[in-house]
Amino acid sequence: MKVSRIANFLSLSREHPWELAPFSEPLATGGTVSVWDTGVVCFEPASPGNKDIVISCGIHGNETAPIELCDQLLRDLVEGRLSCRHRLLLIFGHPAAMNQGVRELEVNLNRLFSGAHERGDSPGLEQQRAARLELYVGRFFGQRSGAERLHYDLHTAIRPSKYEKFAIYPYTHGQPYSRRQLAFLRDCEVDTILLAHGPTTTFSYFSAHRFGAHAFTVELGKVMPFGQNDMRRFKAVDHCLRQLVSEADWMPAPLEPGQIRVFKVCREIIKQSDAFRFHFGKDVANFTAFEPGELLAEDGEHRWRVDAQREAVVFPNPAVANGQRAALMVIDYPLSGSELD
Ligand SMILES: O=C(O)CCC(=O)N[C@@H](CCC(=O)O)C(=O)O
Ligand SMILES: [Zn+2]
Repeated sequence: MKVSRIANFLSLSREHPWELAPFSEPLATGGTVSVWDTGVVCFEPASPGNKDIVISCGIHGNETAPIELCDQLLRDLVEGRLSCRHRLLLIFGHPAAMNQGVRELEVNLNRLFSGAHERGDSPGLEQQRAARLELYVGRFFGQRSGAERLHYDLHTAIRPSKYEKFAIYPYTHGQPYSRRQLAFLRDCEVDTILLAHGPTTTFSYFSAHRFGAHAFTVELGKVMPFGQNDMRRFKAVDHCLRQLVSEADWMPAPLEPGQIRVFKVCREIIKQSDAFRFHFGKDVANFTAFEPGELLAEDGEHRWRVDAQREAVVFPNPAVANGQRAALMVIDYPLSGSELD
């Protein structure tokens, strides 16, 4: 059997972290697999099913478990151990940050989408990468209409989480939430959902808002160095993504009440200055709850206190740049049937 050049695509992308000349190969199971750029590879089956699927990982270079999961998925697809039944765009987001084992080089790539990469006078390498990833997602979804558009942007979190696997559901501008997608995430053992409360500049919001995709930021566990992940913890999501990609009409069993817990983002704490600090320990886990009136953070004259309802903190990070999100605060939010479709 002809050896695939694309099987080692992750290594090839890390050797060429900013640019890679396109090339294609036939798919062992029929169709073509094409490298579009470093970290961007498109699977076009001979007779594609009705889903256009984007799976992205490594938007933050130190979030290695999803990168290792997608690397093996890629190898099994190009070497014929797994069939590709739908169009699939696989993205390894930030090879340069992977090479340094860091979240970002100069700016957070996941705050540069929906055109945010054009702000400021001189676009750096990460801004250029965000612009290209936008272009590739647009090219991929733009090649046909009528297919079901999906984008799972796979991450891991800096801190431990009270709920290990959770997903951010990008703001839907009043559109209903998808029962089937929540059921899919449940099958992935992603049993906690955060409903965003407004537009953001994240990759998943870009795909959702610009292309109407069912798109999610999926937090699968804890940040670990390459090779130190316990991949058994990712078996469910790996199995579900493989079923999704390789079966024509796979769908999860219906969502039942009580199978997922839902929070709604009630506010973002935006760091204003270097004086910013939290009023809780640096090891506080995601989803730690605070009672009404508790002081959360201060920044010069500014104080953030919990309002009338218990709030939980997610993604607390005092090291973000000034003007960036230092934490999300969320409240319990029992989704009603009328908000689901
Ligand atoms: O653990 C952390 O502090 C951040 C983990 C991470 O990268 N989360 C994403 C969430 C994106 C979203 O809100 O949809 C991020 O911060 O980019
Ligand atoms: Zn991340």
